[in-house]
Amino acid sequence: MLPVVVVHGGAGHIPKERAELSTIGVKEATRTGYAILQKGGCAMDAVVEAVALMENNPRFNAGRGSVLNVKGEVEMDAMVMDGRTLDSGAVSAVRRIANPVQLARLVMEKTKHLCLTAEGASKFARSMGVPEVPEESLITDYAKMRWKKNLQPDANPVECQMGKMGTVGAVAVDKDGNIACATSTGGMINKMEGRVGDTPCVGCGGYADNNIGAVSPTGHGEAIMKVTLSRLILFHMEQGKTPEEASDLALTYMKERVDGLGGVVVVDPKGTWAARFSSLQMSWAAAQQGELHFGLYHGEHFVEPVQENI
Ligand SMILES: NC(=O)C[C@H](N)C(=O)O
Repeated sequence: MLPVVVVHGGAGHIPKERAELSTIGVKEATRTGYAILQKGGCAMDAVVEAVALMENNPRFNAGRGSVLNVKGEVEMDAMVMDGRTLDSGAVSAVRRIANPVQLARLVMEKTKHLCLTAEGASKFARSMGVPEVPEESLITDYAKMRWKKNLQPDANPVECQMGKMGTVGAVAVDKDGNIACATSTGGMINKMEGRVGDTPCVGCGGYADNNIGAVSPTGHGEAIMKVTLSRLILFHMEQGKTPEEASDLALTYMKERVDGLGGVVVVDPKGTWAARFSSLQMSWAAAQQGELHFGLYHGEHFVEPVQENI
């Protein structure tokens, strides 16, 4: 069953014209993560590379393609967690960085803190030699169009966001049984300046523990934070639930208790995995035992061989 990698490209209602490209993007990221695992690479390398690839893909709400805050600017959140040690690293409200997930990993590896924010995160990036990119290079025409639309007096940014998400994330177990997760996002459409969502918060926007499993979620960040969605799923798994049962229990709870929609990718130490969502759609893909699994709508589950010549 090992190794395995599972990736999501955001929960929501993905417009038809973007759906296929979103599926192509998650499949590509999954193949990349799986190739690393097959060569004996560690789970952390696999999830970071898979997520970085989706940050570079303008189809997703992370890195280039991020949604804009109310001022029309890009502020991004990202986190990683290492299931061996429970070490974690995150950045929040960071600007002008192409790959926040790689910066989050540096926070984990090079500082004694778990999260750096805003200007402090940018200063740390500079000190690590991470190049600053022009803000314009992260902004797509699509993001600008949605920002403008949501400035209208009758707009409902949360509902619009629930309609079209695109946060990215990955979980993996390597051949040694080490588990990791990574999540990255531009956040919620037209959010207030300085808003920090679930993504960089341990237990909300991700969790990884070699003894239990790992989760990377997507969805309405404030709802995810209220129920600490990632840790809640692992709590249910500690009580004996499968990744699928635990995900469904926690997503149902989030919907009923705080009216929040979302989705998750989950693994356990044996390599059992799940991709579950309460939103209309979530683009997801998983690679295990030479097979690539993927889907977008509820009940959809396609399987094809993983092509390793990437
Ligand atoms: N698209 C998303 O998943 C949004 C993210 N969870 C946030 O609230 O920042």
